[in-house]
Amino acid sequence: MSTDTIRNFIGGEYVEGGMPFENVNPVDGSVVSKVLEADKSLVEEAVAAARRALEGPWGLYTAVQRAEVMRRIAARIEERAGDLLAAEIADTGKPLALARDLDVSRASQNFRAFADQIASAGTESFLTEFPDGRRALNYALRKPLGVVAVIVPWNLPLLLLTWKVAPAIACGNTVVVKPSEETPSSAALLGEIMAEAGLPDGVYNVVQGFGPGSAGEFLTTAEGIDGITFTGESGTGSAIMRAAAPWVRPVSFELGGKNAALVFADADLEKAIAGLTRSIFTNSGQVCLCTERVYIQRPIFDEVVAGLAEQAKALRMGNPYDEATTTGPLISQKHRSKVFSYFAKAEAEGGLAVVGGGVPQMPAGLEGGSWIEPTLWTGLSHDSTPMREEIFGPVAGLVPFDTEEEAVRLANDTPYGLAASVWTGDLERGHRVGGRMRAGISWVNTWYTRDLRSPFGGVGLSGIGREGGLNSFHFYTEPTNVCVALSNEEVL
Ligand SMILES: NC(=O)C1=CN([C@@H]2O[C@H](COP(=O)(O)OP(=O)(O)OC[C@H]3O[C@@H](n4cnc5c(N)ncnc54)[C@H](O)[C@@H]3O)[C@@H](O)[C@H]2O)C=CC1
Ligand SMILES: O=C(O)/C=C/C=C(\O)C(=O)O
Repeated sequence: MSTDTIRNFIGGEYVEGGMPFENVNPVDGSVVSKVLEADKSLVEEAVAAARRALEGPWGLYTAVQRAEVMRRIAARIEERAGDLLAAEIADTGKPLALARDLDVSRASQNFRAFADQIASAGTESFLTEFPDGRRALNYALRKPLGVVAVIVPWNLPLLLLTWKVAPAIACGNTVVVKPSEETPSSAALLGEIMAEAGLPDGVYNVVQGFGPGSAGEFLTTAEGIDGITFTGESGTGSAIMRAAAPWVRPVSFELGGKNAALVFADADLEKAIAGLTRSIFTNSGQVCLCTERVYIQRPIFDEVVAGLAEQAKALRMGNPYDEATTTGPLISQKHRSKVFSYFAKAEAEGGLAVVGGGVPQMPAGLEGGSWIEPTLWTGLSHDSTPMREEIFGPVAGLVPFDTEEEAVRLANDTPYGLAASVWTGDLERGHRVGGRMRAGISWVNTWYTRDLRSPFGGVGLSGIGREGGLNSFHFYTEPTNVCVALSNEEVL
């Protein structure tokens, strides 16, 4: 694959056509590549290629054969990890260790996990019995949804894409993927990897471009799309839902968050501070699961604030390939302006930046990047704008609380409901409070510990449905329930 010009990947090959736009490296503002934006006809071509593959060779593969291809894809991802890392780092600027240990490593894990699951998946069945002795057998046949549109954001491009593509193809679907305009490279490269692993042409297609009035909207409204899976901002989820409404297309959405952490006075503070530091600053705060609100029990408030500030000061921004670098830039200048606008709002609403609060002075060569300082505020009220709106940067507000009841109320007082974390030395409290979080994912004394078999998603503005394990299989398949009479008389 040429890395100078990124083409759309349709029917097993990179195709010409589309207006070029620039892919910018957020580390220094340089242009990484030219990307060809898919117009309506290219998107329709991709959907048609996906349909042909579904009705052609891919539709004939057994579950075990699909699992075998998926294991080859996982192995090929590992063999080509260097190329995927280079693509991911050039697009996002994230540190090498993070891209290696999280993004690329999870890409192969996603394929292996769903290969294992599909190879052993069963379906539900019920023996239906009546008092007069008549009996019937009900069993569900799970069939692929069909052609699935996969729309993903820029923060964990390859991880999130494969998290959806792997279960979709495990279930026998074909996909048309629309990566973010900010991060086109790894999705494009994956096309080559899929072909090398022997995935039939047309099962995996990629259309490049933007959202409204571009490839994203053309895809959600294309004839022949049977379902849409999306990760990104809540407002975008709502726009996609409206676009899908005329066809009543099934949707699975994992959207924004305003995640809370609750730190109780009985917590192991060293572990809590280390965990909170990860939860606030991983990927420069650009993970939907990151914590932006930290509620700390009053007796330990000053100690936790001091500990977090010390950890934040120790973070090192810089070249992603430098081993000392812990923290990359934000994805773009546009996103930096958005995050930076909250610095002014925080100040205006009584916030004090105990660390950060500005744009760092970067060394020669990196001044053109979209850098921002890791920032922690005290003094903000629970109702202030920076404590209510998703910022999606390396920032958090630190607020004291007195009682468990108050902490639960504050954490749950948000229209979002994606993730929460509870830090306590009292396991009974951990179970109790963890279970009371109005969130799809509630961690106790840990953060971002993932089991790919468990339900993943959010409530409220944070999404619709769950993916992960059987939840993914349920979204990516349609059941046909077959009911067979087991007695001579008709079963009523
Ligand atoms: N996982 C999360 O919760 C994420 C949240 N965000 C938040 O969203 C804000 C906006 O960032 P964006 O990159 O613009 O996120 P976005 O949610 O608008 O974009 C995500 C994907 O959706 C596509 N898209 C946008 N509008 C669409 C439409 N009408 N129809 C079909 N596809 C569409 C985009 O091209 C991209 O591939 C960020 O500042 C951040 O706060 C961004 C990325 C991930
Ligand atoms: O680990 C995962 O499967 C996903 C993590 C993060 C997101 O979904 C996100 O940042 O949007």
